[in-house]
Amino acid sequence: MIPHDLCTDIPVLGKANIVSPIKRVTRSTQRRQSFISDDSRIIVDVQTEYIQDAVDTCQALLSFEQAGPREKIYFDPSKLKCAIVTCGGLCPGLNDIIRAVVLELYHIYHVKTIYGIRHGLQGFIPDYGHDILDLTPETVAGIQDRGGTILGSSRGSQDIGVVVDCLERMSIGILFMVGGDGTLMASKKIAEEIEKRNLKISVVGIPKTIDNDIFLVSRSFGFDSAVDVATLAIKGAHNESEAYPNGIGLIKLMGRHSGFLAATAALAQQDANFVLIPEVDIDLYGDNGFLQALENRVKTRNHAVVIVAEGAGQNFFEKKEKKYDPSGNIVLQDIGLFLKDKITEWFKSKNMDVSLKYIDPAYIIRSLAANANDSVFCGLLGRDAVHAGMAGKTKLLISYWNNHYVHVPMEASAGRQKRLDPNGRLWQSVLEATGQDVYFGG
Ligand SMILES: Nc1ncnc2c1ncn2[C@@H]1O[C@H](COP(=O)(O)OP(=O)(O)OP(=O)(O)O)[C@@H](O)[C@H]1O
Ligand SMILES: O=P(O)(O)OC[C@H]1O[C@](O)(CO)[C@@H](O)[C@@H]1O
Ligand SMILES: [Mg+2]
Repeated sequence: MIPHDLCTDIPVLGKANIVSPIKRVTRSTQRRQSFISDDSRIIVDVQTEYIQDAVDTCQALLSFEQAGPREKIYFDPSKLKCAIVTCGGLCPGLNDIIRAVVLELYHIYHVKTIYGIRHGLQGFIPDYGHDILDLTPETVAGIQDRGGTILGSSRGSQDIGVVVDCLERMSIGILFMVGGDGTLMASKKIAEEIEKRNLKISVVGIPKTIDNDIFLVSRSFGFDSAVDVATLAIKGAHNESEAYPNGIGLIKLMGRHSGFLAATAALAQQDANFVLIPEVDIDLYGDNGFLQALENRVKTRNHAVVIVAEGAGQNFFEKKEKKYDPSGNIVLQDIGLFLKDKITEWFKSKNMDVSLKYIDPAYIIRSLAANANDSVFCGLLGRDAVHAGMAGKTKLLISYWNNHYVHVPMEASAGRQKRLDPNGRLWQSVLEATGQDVYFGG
């Protein structure tokens, strides 16, 4: 359940009193989509028990502002300068987002000055010496066909004050920040510093991650494409495992703290017999352990496919001093290679010949271009990000929630995480599709 006291108000820079240049007609003419009013809201939790509880305890339902074009905007397009930056790990669709933002600003709002900040937050810091790109319809032409990000990315903390100095120096009105949970935290801090300095700069976040683990975002762009490519790895592992006596295909998929990618890919390509995710701890050894279960499966069916999410099984490792990457993310122990070794050892100790094939498609998955579904999604997210910024809204991210595009305050999402619910539909479906429980404890 979502907490009832969550703040869903979106901060604004000031009154929006400029007539939007978008040519939209009212719904009554039935010709084109109308403008979205700030009063149009999407209920946060639609489950009846929640609704009853909210009405009983608060006499009110939590709702998010619906995203989309506003009739009145805050910024004068002829004077506005915008910037866009991509941070953190790569993700399919980054270039689609950049293109959508640029084309919407340029063609629909007639904003002609759009800067591309290079290599994430580093691009704001003069000491790094990164150049600034001028983004126009010409410079973003065709970029959606390429993976990665034309702007580049980086990890590592940067001085928020220096970032805001740069925004001031460049006279930026809207900053679009595309990234994961870390970027969201950085965006929130940048927006707070802007507030402190009483500047009129809007910060709009567009959540990206193949892990799909951002709080209050039901689907992040890139996830669908990642699932698509992951299914190829599963197909390959299945073919390999079936082809040889006692064949085992072991696939490691990304997912630092969440198993959404591993679980969803397993459902998309139902060849996996075991899925191991960070949210569900298992034992390695013993009658109820994973290795015994794998042996049971191989003995029964002569082959097995195992998917392991990178954050799974961290309890298998000896406690060592924790290591962090430059952004402060925990550096995980390599569960894929660890399992590969343990599986080999286990079957050797049993004098059982197995043919183990290990597949790690991690960077292939996240660095490719978006699939068609994600490209459509990115186009819609990018356009809504522009509408929100033009209306003078700030400190928000564009989210997909309950089948609608909505504005979520950074305050509400940053610092919290979305995790797969082991009692929820997704995980229960994985258990049914793999039948993995059957092999444990036998
Ligand atoms: N708490 C924080 N305060 C300020 N900046 C932060 C914070 N957390 C992360 N950042 C900055 O945001 C940028 C992106 O963060 P990070 O590398 O964690 O990637 P991310 O956005 O979480 O994406 P992903 O998780 O998908 O890789 C980095 O430059 C990082 O230093
Ligand atoms: O190798 P890197 O760039 O540190 O990133 C790895 C992490 O980034 C992600 O791909 C998210 O962007 C995670 O799935 C993964 O844990
Ligand atoms: Mg992150």
